Amino acid sequence: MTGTPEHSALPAPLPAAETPAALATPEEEAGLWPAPVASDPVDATVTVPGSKSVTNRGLVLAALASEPGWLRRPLRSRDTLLMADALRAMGTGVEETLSSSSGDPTGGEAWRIIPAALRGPATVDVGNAGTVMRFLPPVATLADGPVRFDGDPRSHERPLHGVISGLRALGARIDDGGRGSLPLTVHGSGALEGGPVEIDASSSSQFVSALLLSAPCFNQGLELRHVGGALPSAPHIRMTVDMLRAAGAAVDTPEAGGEPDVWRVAPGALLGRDLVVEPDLSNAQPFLAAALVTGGRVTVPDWPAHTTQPGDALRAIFTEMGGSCELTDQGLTFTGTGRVRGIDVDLSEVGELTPGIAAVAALADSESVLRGVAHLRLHETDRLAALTKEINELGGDVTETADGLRIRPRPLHGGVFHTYDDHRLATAAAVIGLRVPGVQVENVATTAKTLPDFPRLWTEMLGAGRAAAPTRHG
Ligand SMILES: O=C(O)C1=C[C@@H](OP(=O)(O)O)[C@@H](O)[C@H](O)C1
Ligand SMILES: C=C(OP(=O)(O)O)C(=O)O
Repeated sequence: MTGTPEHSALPAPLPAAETPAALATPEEEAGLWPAPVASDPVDATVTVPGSKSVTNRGLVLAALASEPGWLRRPLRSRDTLLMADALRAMGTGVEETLSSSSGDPTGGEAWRIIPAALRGPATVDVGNAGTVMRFLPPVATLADGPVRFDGDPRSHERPLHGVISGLRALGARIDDGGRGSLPLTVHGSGALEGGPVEIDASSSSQFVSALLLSAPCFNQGLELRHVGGALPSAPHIRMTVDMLRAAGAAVDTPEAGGEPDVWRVAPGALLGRDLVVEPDLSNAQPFLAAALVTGGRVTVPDWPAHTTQPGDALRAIFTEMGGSCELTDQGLTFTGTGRVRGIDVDLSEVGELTPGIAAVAALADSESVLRGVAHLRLHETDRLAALTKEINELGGDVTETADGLRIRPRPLHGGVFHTYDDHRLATAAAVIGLRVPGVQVENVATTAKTLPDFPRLWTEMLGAGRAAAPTRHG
């Protein structure tokens, strides 16, 4: 079934003239980044910064712990700095430290997190970070005083109802003006009763993660039951459970022989941890994709042998699309063959990989069908509509389905690729630009949400091999 659902309308792309003009060339002054073309196979090692999902869970759990902790190699990006600032606003100490003073075994900088009684009044800017807007209202119920949450215009449209209704049922007082979304104020009373609750988390796994993360601090803990359609992003829920357990929480899960869609968390103190953050495997995606679409080779150091990150699924997905990979002490090396095959795949567990897979699929030699990702319509932007429109404007043949995309590869041409404030749209455009001269990425700076150094890392990756100079168009 095809069709564009009612809520899939995209915001008008930012007019180029209103985009900040910090760069030098005419394109860059117009807010356009000329995506470099790779005339040769890439051959590079790319050190990818820390995981957004691990960093923001680590910050929350450390703030709720009963003793100080460390986060080493934390991701410093818009989403994680917003999380750190929000916790600071509620009273937590988040201190920058250097390895020399902390004895950091990773040799990098670290955050020292010093928990303190949580307090309001406080104001939290969630930006457009799903992790901040969902994980922090439960934390705010434990603060003594009101905590006001607001963010980018898009944050008002992203679903939050499961968190709000769940917290109310557990005893919280929340003023959301009846909207069921941001902006809102959590009137924290210093404690939350907790206990059993049912929510519909089919629009975001982050509703489940949000309630679980704070649950050890609820008086009665939590018995959370998901009711409704299929729950997306299972690996991210496993990440939440694993990190809770590593901090000393007692958690029962559906996987451990429990009831389907039911999680139980016992009340209890959380330990302060010394946690080294893994590289963000979803942000490794464009670099692995570069190896795939240019028939080159990219190594990502420190790829974990065992992880709950959904990006680990790229090993299988990109192998099916035509490459091969090897995990060694040096990291993950992904090698392309020059041939890129289409794929028919259910991405419901790994939805955040969809834009990058769509970009590769647009360059493949056969059709792809990406399924199970209807909820992406309520991500940073409506990702299904945005990918369809932008790839088609480069000459592609992408159709929205009820729960995903059908992509029929066609020869593409250059043009402006709008990004709708979505970091993964920008990195997807860069992948297409490797093979399609003249792709100009509007507002590449939006990658700062999770990967502020993207343009530099991309240019360095190409410089490490024998890539062509950037091709400009228009
Ligand atoms: O918990 C997390 O860290 C995330 C869960 C997923 O959210 P959804 O389940 O809303 O897709 C994912 O898409 C997002 O990028 C990060
Ligand atoms: C969906 C994403 O982010 P968020 O945490 O804002 O939901 C994403 O990073 O792809």
